[in-house]
Amino acid sequence: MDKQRLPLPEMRDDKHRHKQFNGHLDSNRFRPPKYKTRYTIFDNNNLNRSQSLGSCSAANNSSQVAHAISFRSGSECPDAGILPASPNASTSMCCNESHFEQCFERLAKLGEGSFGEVFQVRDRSDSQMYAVKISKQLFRGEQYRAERLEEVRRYEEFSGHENCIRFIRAWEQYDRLFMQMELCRESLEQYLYRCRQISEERIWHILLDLSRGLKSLHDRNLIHLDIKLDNVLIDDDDTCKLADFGLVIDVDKANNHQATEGDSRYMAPEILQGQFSKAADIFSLGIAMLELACYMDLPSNGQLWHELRQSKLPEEFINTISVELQQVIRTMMSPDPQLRPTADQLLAHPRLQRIQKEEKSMVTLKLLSKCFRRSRRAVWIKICNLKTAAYRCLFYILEFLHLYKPLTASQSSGCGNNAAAPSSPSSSMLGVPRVEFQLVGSTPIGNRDCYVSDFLSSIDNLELSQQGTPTACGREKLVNSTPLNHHHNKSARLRSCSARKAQAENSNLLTVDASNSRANLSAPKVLDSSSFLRKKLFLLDSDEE
Ligand SMILES: Nc1ncnc2c1ncn2[C@@H]1O[C@H](COP(=O)(O)OP(=O)(O)OP(=O)(O)O)[C@@H](O)[C@H]1O
Ligand SMILES: [Mg+2]
Repeated sequence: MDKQRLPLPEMRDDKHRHKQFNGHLDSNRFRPPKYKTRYTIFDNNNLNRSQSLGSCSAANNSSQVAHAISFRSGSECPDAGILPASPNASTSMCCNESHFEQCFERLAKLGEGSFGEVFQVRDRSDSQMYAVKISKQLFRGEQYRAERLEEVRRYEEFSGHENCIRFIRAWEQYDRLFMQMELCRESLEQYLYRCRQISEERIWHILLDLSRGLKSLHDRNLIHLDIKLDNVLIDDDDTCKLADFGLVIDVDKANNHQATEGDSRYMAPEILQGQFSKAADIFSLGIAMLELACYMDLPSNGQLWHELRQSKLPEEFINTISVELQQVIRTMMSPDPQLRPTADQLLAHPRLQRIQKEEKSMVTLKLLSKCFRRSRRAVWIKICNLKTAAYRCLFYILEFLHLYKPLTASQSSGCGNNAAAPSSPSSSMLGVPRVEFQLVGSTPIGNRDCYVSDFLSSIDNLELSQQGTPTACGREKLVNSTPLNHHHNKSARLRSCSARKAQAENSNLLTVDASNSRANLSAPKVLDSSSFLRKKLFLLDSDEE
């Protein structure tokens, strides 16, 4: 879909804080494109229809249908113009639920401004929490509707910036605009009322966040015109984000009569003369910082209002903050817009530069520690492999010296096979005890301690024996002895288990009682493997990364 630009708002009939400037009606206004939805909603019982009396589109059936609103091109975002089907769409259609009610569970009201009410909601499809702003006034005409929809364009434009609110989607239904966005913890105003005293360090961080957000707007030649504590939101990471793009205008295209002033408490003095520039946003940010740093109640008119715009800042307030911060606020609030710093100049302030450097070094530190953890893990794995290789070598040497014989498949298949005594060459070496077990597996890779048993296919594989031990017949007497590859033999397992328990108190290392072996050839030899089994070989790094 082609990106279509709406004309800038000219007229505003909000009675509270927003005034209209030399309103001209543009006859060439066009409706923003409407998009297909996957389903139709027939009526709305939940929104106050009485307000729609006299509305331009009250009789318009298309307003009953939820339409996705997006100014993104199809290539940019293919499903921008499609509303997702709600999880219970089929049942909800017959219940006449609005798209909002079908898709979201309304949990709480987060706030209210001149244009909309904002609710905390849970998305029924993914159970995630979001904020949904619902316009208060019904669309009274094409122009009013176009003005409201312009906010969607701005949200879409700035959604990617980390200091601007993340926008999800918007739709219209029953002559109202619905905007789904990320849920923030609170507004900066709520934060100020909650904390009262905000540390200066935190104020500098907030100034940095907002200067970054403002820079992203000003770099596009857009001005916010409604910078105030209530329009700054704080997310769970304590990052401040610019919100409420309802009054944003394009400096290049807007004439003075097309702009609308924001909250008078934060308004730059030149706005009264109809001068709208980026410097007006800097003034608003400056006075917001004054309010934040000094916990000062800003006047919306009167003598103090004028004094604040003539560089006369009340001493009892301004003296409570450092000279460095005072200077920044004073320059931002200069009566002459030319003397105010730009967003870039603010970001170049030594204090903000220092914070940015600290942030960068923190990021580098995080990256380095991540790299370190990864390489440490790689080294551990290498060591594991080396240990495996070392054990293999050891067993090869033992085998070479006829001290160890690996089990063959037939030997390991069950105890019945063991009844037939193996006729290995070592059987001729009387008196030399042999350790028999199957060495299976290599480096265990997992986030846990590694034991010798990890190198073996099962615990039973480590059961030890002596060459020539009468296995089948002497099994009852054997403790931890020859060959016990009885994976399916429950009784054998139980035995070996109890045997290990019994040996837990015995020696610590793998020992073969060689001295006794000659004398007790017929008797079962006990080879303590318990401690060997339990001996921790190495500890793998538990870090997942
Ligand atoms: N995403 C959000 N997460 C949490 N709270 C929010 C969110 N969006 C808005 N709010 C709360 O709702 C209030 C009103 O929202 P918003 O400023 O967008 O409405 P508005 O009608 O455009 O206001 P204004 O009068 O400033 O034009 C905010 O001040 C804030 O407290
Ligand atoms: Mg607001």
